[in-house]
Amino acid sequence: MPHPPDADVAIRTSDLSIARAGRGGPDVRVIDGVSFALSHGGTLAVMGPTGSGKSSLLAVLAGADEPGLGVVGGSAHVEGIAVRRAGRAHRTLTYLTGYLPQTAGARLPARMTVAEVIGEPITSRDRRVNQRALAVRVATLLDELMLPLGAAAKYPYELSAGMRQRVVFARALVLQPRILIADEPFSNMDVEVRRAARNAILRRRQAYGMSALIVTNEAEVVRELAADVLVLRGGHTIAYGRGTDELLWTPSGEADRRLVVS
Ligand SMILES: Nc1ncnc2c1ncn2[C@@H]1O[C@H](COP(=O)(O)OP(=O)(O)OP(=O)(O)O)[C@@H](O)[C@H]1O
Repeated sequence: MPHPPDADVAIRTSDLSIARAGRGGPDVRVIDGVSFALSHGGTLAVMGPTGSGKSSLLAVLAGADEPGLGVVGGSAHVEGIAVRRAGRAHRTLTYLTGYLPQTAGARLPARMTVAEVIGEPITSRDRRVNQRALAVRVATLLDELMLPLGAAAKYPYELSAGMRQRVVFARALVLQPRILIADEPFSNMDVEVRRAARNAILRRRQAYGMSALIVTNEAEVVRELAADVLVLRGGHTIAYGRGTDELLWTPSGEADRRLVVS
């Protein structure tokens, strides 16, 4: 699929502000004036303390349907699509991005098998899908993420937390996304599985230039993925740069160095 003409980068935000509808009160700005660019084939790690807006940023960029959450200022383009008024392009946006929301592994639908959960981004778009080809794709992902083939027929309650996390990871990759947007993708994974998941990202980066936007607070993940880093606090950018050692800090952000340098 060719890139839209204006998609010179995978993601570009410019002075982006995002608000959440307040519960009975005024709307709350959860992202405030954030600008960054993520290149094709690049990886950006979003770091910062709890409540700094990381998950809200990813949800909006992935085109997630979260009531009350939306862009209120600036702009954000994902593969050239403006997320603010995506309209018909919204479907394309969700097709181009593989989204792994925070705690998704704990919220799997109880009545769907693993194969159905992983394949759903495909089956929900095309009901006449080739079942055999889909089964092969699911099996390949299970293998890549070190899940037994027999897991395909299991239900979420039959899996450990680490296995469920691998299922949502596989689901985010099933459409071979241009951009992986993943909120703490390695949670509940042990060292070996984590390496497999990391390699799944690196392989796609190498093979077709997949980009990745990842929430993590682990310097090790940043190193492993050779990621650029954006550090948020209170919805503002407090540092931006390459790796965790070469970050440029805003004066007010200096005190938060210990959050990411380890
Ligand atoms: N579903 C929600 N309903 C209402 N407010 C929310 C909801 N989710 C997040 N918030 C609020 O939005 C702000 C930003 O939260 P967000 O989850 O984006 O931050 P975060 O950096 O991802 O935090 P964490 O690391 O704890 O996940 C916080 O003030 C939080 O309390």
